Amino acid sequence: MTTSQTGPAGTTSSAGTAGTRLSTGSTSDGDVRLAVAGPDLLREFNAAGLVAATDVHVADRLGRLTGEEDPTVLLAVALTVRALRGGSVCVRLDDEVELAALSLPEDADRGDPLGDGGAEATPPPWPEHAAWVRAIEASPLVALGAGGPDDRPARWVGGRLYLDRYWRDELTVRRLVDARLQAPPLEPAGADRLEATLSRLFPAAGDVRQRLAAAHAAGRRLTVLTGGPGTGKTTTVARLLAVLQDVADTGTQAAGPGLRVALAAPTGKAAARLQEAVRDVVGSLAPEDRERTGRPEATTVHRLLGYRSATRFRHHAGHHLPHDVVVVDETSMVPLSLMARLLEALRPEARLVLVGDPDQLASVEAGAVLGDLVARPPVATFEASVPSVEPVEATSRASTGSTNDGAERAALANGVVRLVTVHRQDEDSAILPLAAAIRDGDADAVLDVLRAGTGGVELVEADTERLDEHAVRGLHDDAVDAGRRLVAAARAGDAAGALEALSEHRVMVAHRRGPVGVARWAAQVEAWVEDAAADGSVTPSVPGSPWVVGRPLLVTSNDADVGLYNGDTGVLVAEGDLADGAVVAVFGDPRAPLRVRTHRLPPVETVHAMTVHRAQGSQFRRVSLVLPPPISPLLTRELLYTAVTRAQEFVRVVGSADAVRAAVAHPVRRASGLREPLPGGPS
Ligand SMILES: Nc1ncnc2c1ncn2[C@@H]1O[C@H](COP(=O)(O)OP(=O)(O)OP(=O)(O)O)[C@@H](O)[C@H]1O
Repeated sequence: MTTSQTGPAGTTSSAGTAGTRLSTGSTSDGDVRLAVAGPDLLREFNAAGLVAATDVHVADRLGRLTGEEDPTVLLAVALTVRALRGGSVCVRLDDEVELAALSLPEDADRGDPLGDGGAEATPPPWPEHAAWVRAIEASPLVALGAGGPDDRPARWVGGRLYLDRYWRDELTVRRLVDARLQAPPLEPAGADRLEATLSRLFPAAGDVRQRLAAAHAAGRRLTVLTGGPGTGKTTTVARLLAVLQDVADTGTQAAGPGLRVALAAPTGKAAARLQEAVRDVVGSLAPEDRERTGRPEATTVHRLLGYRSATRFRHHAGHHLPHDVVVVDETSMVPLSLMARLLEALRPEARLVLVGDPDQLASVEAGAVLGDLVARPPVATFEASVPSVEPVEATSRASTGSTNDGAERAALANGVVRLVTVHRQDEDSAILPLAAAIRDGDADAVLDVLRAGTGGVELVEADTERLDEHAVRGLHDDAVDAGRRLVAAARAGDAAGALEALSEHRVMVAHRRGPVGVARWAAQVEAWVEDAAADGSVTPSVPGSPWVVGRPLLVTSNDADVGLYNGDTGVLVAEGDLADGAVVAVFGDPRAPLRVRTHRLPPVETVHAMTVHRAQGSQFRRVSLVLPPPISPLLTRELLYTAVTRAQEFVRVVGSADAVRAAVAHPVRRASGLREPLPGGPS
């Protein structure tokens, strides 16, 4: 088939010319970024940086397996693989904005670290749209529509191309979420008892949306509780559990919780925070509520499901979790595939409460499930059913002034309750107003708050690729103070103190590599800390050993046997007398640290600096965010919002005003089908 004459860069180069090898400026023969096999069209898009060699390889292999030779179909498959890396579940070939985004060379973080100086080849034009769609629809590689055959590696549904595995995960999430929303209301104790319990646990007028969330969770199998920092999500979870325990008529007289409750979060750190915060709130309740609610334990979602390998869990559709209530915090970080596994593993009658802030960065892996669930248009049949739960009706009326409030009812039909009132009592802090201005996309307001430099925020306006000593002084001092404290506690064998020191200050960046990447900043902070501890305190007792007392660790893969998961952070501390050289790694809750011998550790990195993605789910007393230049594709609104909301007391943003503006101006777009109705009607 032919290609059109206007393309990704408005170019007129011909596509598919035999064997053309494009000059790429910086690349050379043997460059691993260049595909060595595959159709010419794909290799040209590869040389232009629009698809990676691995994408071409996958498309080429699937083409061979299914007998598909049309290069435009294989290009669409390669783009789908690329899109997954960017977090999209599928590609929309009819979406101008998405095609424009795919026209840019991929994420400078991966293919071409900033500053590499390489100029990519000019990309060929996109295939002509109608012919492209015809070729996809006729392809033996592609199943057509939701009802198409199950044995093809890709699927074309409603103008979107998926790798079939992701399509199936999306369908699973859609089906199981819809089934929970459509299911008849659960009937706990009588309405009077529920009303009384709600009034006892949410007594104040300002609690009304929190009460609505609890009432909803009492009657429904899915509640999505959202809100920004300090809006009382965790407080609501704890009180909601007390309500559920109270109204659950177990028919037993046994003391303690009647319902089996699981608390979970995507990372160990987030799980530890959740457990601590929920227990604190439960501890402040009346004695009967405290006793009924017990001391809920939190774990990672992986551990809850019984992780065995990336695709295998102990609990699944054929072996459900035993719990009556499952609460997941930091749901914005849960990728599509994990959400599908979680939903499959739940008993249909169990209540699921998803908690999170949809304005934060989405998961590292593909999907933006929380954002999609919140933004889905309501399904009319669900909306009609909302008032049938009387306490929800009453509370909803009180919260909105009207049961006909369209937006509120539409959200409730999807199980969504959004908390909007900030309850945190730090009126002098500028961090929450800063976060709100970022979320609202108001770059002028963001810069005003940052430049005012009061209330625990600071802007160091500088070119972050060429920082001088003056620009980094504050960051240096914070890093060294925290590093000194960390090393001192680690040397003293004080696991709790060392884990607490780990949360004192964190340098955050957007990129993994390049002049403003993690690798450079981790090395820089490490050198500063070593200089500061020049008495040799951070020298390994065994020369050349990586097990240096005071070394902060980031786990980079899952190890269920040891109980450590990708993203967990810890620190190496001395065991016994420092001179003996015995070292142990400690992780998790400072009050009950997990101790792991170094020979049992899964792969770890030193974590003096981390990407904002990695920092999600954690909080630090002080944060220094080093922004990349404004052209960075990773500079997004969600990145800035997530970084700023990691700080409890102080956030320093190092970067240019243009970089701040670029971040605020670019909300992330992730393609998925979850927000759209299923073509051909509900599943
Ligand atoms: N209805 C309420 N009335 C008064 N204070 C409240 C209410 N709800 C929560 N708070 C207080 O507001 C603060 C923040 O609450 P909480 O930690 O539950 O919020 P959050 O949304 O989970 O915050 P984050 O996401 O930042 O952890 C706490 O000090 C809590 O005691």
